Amino acid sequence: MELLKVNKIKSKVSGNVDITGSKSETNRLLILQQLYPNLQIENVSNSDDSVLMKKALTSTSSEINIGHAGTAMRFLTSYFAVKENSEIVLTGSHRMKNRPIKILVDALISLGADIQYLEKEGFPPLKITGKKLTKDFVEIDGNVSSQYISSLLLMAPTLQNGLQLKFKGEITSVPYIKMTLSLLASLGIELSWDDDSISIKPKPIIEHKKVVVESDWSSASYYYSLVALSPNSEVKISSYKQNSLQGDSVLATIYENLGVETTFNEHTVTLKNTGNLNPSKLIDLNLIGAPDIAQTIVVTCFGLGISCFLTGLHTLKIKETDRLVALKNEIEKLGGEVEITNETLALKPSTQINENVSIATYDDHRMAMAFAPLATKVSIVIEEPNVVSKSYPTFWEDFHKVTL
Ligand SMILES: O=C(O)C1=C[C@@H](OP(=O)(O)O)[C@@H](O)[C@H](O)C1
Ligand SMILES: C=C(OP(=O)(O)O)C(=O)O
Repeated sequence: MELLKVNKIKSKVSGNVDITGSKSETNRLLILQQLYPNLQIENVSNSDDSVLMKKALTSTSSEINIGHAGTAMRFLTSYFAVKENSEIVLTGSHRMKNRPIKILVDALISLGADIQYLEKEGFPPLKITGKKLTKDFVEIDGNVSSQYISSLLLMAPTLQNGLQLKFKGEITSVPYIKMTLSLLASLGIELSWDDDSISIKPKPIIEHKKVVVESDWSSASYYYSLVALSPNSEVKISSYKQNSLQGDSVLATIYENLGVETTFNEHTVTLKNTGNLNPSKLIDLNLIGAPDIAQTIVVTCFGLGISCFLTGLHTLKIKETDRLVALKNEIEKLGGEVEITNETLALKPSTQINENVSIATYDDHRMAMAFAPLATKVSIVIEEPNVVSKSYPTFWEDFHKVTL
């Protein structure tokens, strides 16, 4: 096993970091670029998930392995289902074969698609035979993953009659659906969202369009945590927009209560430790719209010795690992106390952090990156540190740049 010892940070945390493009925006735009070759994309993410997505879209092989990339698995399922004269097997890592996809496959089959399960019913790998789909209405459960909905929305304008999607139940991770719709709208695709249904009008071709991907806000979360845990620190990150398409930009508001001030200047964001900790406002933070920053927030609160109660976390169980269990295991090794249910996490305040604990990362990039900022308090060991490449390949270089 590879181990990375991260020594206790002695210097003041400061410096500038240029963060790669959002993997969520990139993976949507890569699909859209394949459907609309007039689309030009800049500041593309260098994450493994985006590299895998790009390779999959240009692959001539009959089997595509998308590793751990959830968005690639889900978005490509619809993409290949409507790609006429194609026949491929879409598979992934061991974990991917245990991440559910039935809701999306059922929706596509109800539209007329030809998709078969090759191993377990409801899970990858899938055999997809591309077909022209002529139906234009589908009902879908919105409570398990918004990626199923984004997947259908991305290919919807290429259907001859467009698509109307009706949701059953509560919708999870809504900002990601809004991101998909904003990107479609930016290409001139007509759409509407009324209560429980989204309609997308057909659009066979678009005018030439350049889209610059904003840097990744989920990746920015680790700098918010570092700054919150390090008195007098200041880090500048780029390139960001004040009106972001990414729901994780809510970090700026959340971390105000954790003593971090956010200032936008052109495309650079300055994160400054103000020393004004306001933990009382954190209790009952509902992260249903921003599940990927849950790990970061829990570790920041633990490092600050304060409690937190997070809700809206039901999707964490089906991500790269069961993130609720992973968080509980690792925080408890460090001496903290965590209680979890299927959708909530409660952290008790703690006065001490155990030193030199080896943090397991469970093939989950966010476990490695979320625990790294604890080095502001104690030396820590991160197991399999290279997992970070799933979303942020240069994480350790950038982390050392601002902490050495
Ligand atoms: O559409 C997207 O780009 C994503 C949606 C979210 O997933 P869920 O909708 O499954 O919560 C998020 O956790 C994931 O990292 C990226
Ligand atoms: C959940 C994540 O990704 P995905 O679902 O795309 O694998 C993530 O990046 O935290």
